[in-house]
Amino acid sequence: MEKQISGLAARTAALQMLDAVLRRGEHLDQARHAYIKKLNPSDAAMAMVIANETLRYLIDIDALIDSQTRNILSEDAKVRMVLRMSLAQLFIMETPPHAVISTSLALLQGGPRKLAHGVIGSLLRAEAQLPDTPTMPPFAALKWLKDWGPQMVEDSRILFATAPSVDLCLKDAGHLEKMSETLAQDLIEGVKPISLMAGHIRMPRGQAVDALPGFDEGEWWVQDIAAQIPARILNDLMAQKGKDAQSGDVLDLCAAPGGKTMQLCAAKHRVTALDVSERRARRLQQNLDRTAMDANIVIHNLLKWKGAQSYDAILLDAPCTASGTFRRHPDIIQKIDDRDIAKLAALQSEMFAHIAKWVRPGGFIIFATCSLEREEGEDQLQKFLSEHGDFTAVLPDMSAYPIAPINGEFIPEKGVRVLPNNAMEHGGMDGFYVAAVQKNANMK
Ligand SMILES: C[S@@+](CC[C@H](N)C(=O)[O-])C[C@H]1O[C@@H](n2cnc3c(N)ncnc32)[C@H](O)[C@@H]1O
Repeated sequence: MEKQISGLAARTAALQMLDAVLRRGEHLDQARHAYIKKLNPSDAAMAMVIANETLRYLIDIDALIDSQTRNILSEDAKVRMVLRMSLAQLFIMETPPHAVISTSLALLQGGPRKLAHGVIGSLLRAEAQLPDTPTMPPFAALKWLKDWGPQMVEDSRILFATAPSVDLCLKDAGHLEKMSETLAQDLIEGVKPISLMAGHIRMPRGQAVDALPGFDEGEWWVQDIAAQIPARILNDLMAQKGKDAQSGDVLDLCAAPGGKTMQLCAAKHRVTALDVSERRARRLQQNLDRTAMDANIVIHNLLKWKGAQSYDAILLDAPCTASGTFRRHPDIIQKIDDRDIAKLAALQSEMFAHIAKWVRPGGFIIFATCSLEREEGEDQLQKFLSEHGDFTAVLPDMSAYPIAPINGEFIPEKGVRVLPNNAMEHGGMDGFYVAAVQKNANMK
């Protein structure tokens, strides 16, 4: 009988994903593989929107639920999970109430349907609303307030209300003008793509990416502008070093699904791309195939890999909390805590130190994380420099990058801190941290 209720498959998958994230502590990105793979594309997309919007407004949704129940429902009770997603559909996605109520009650078969129906009904009668911008989870909000100040937290809250725009990275930066014009033809009149950096195009939100011109031809790939910065720093440092270094032996570590690998290949380096995950490495290969570029792909744990030679430059895009991607992954900052940060920071230090021996004298290591936590950024560079007297912090000319330095100027020993409210007037960007070090030329 349940199968006959339209839209139930998407809601069932959304509930399973929320349960995996909020009760079992999994990442939505991982949970999604298990629960949406059997759905048709439109149900899969709907399940993802419900899960993401529920997580984005979780604190405000819980406050509405708690305002209607005599006893506070337990955090991981099924009825709370179902109510959470019901309110996201009603008050954010503006799904018609009958569709929300019928599917929600079906999910609660044999459970407290009357309670759920009562809560939804009384919130609808009271014309309840969610705030325009979601309340930030307290752990992240307090930590960011201390590290980056009130403006960053306020702007992050505004950015948190919506999914980010789609950024493209062009294979050939020289095609920027022509590609922008071609892409503009597909948009409604008056809406234009913008470019904030060489080779970068930002599309208006809500574009179906693989239908855009140039996708099949491999002219571009999707990559947040902040995520384009690390490989661009590597390419700029190599280019500044001189003609011979413009194309070098480059090792891309933690490379899949390959956004940065493609930037390095497009700059004509000889690239070895390593990742521990076979599944993600397959996506890297598909991305290279689509863009008609080539890299030597290695599937290995970098800490155990014996195949390293010596390289002109290494890019380490280390595993991290990914708190800088909070807009596209709203589950991350609902769950992040000091223990996660410390565990990943320890792994990053181990990786950064482990690869130092693989760089040629005069060569570079670029260390990057998509995290807003100092432990995974500034502190990593300090630790590396204090333990490696044979390396010096460096940066290329940063004047053409769309980011403002934190204290008025870029200082190599501090690295590059990318805050989400850079280019705020154009919709902001992911949070990131990038540092570059160079092995002293007379060192072996
Ligand atoms: C932030 S993602 C990389 C994104 C990628 N650089 C890009 O631009 O598309 C981190 C990657 O690190 C990989 N990884 C985690 N631990 C690793 C290890 N010990 N050795 C190699 N790769 C690892 C993960 O499989 C994951 O693909």
